[in-house]
Amino acid sequence: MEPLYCGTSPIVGFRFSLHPMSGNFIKIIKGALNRTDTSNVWMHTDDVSTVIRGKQNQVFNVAKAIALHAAKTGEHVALSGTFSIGCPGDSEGDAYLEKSDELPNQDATPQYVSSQFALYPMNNPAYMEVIYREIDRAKAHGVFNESMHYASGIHGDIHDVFAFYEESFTHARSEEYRHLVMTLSMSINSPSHGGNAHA
Ligand SMILES: Cc1ncc(C[n+]2csc(CCO)c2C)c(N)n1
Repeated sequence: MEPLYCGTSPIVGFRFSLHPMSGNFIKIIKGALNRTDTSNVWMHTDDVSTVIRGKQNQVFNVAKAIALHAAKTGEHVALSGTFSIGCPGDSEGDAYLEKSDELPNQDATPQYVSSQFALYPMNNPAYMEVIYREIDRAKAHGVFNESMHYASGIHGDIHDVFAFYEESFTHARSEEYRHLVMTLSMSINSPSHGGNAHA
């Protein structure tokens, strides 16, 4: 029998949930999903989460736009999810790999976000070197907040933070080790940020 290798599909997936700290949560979740142009990704929403799949640049464009739409309600919103690349899995989204590189969501409104991420370079024996290199990258981007157990704190303007995440997701994998998982937990408009857009 053929062994089951991971790592042939260039499709990126992001499975995430929005958790608005508001009685208006249904409108905030549905509004953020509906106001975002998702025509360049495969998307499916269920009672727990939403998954988007497609080209890396399109997936990150949609992820940031959804977070920004939720943020613009002014409510305190949490977003948590998992990015993955390199496992063939199902091929439902594969058609979206032929989409252009034009990014449909271009809202540049500034928005402070605080987040934590963790990289899991699957099967890479040098995974700790990869992680330390990406922490250095966060420092160079000016978005590093703090070290902590099991994750690293990343904060700043949403556009800088997502630009870092996409770059890190690109560099934490290689031709040899193509399967990468990255977890993300983000807090937006938190009272802990003191009403200061750049706490
Ligand atoms: C991004 C995202 N997708 C789905 C859910 C699950 N969910 C919880 S309430 C609700 C609206 C009413 O059906 C939905 C879809 C979520 N929380 N965040």
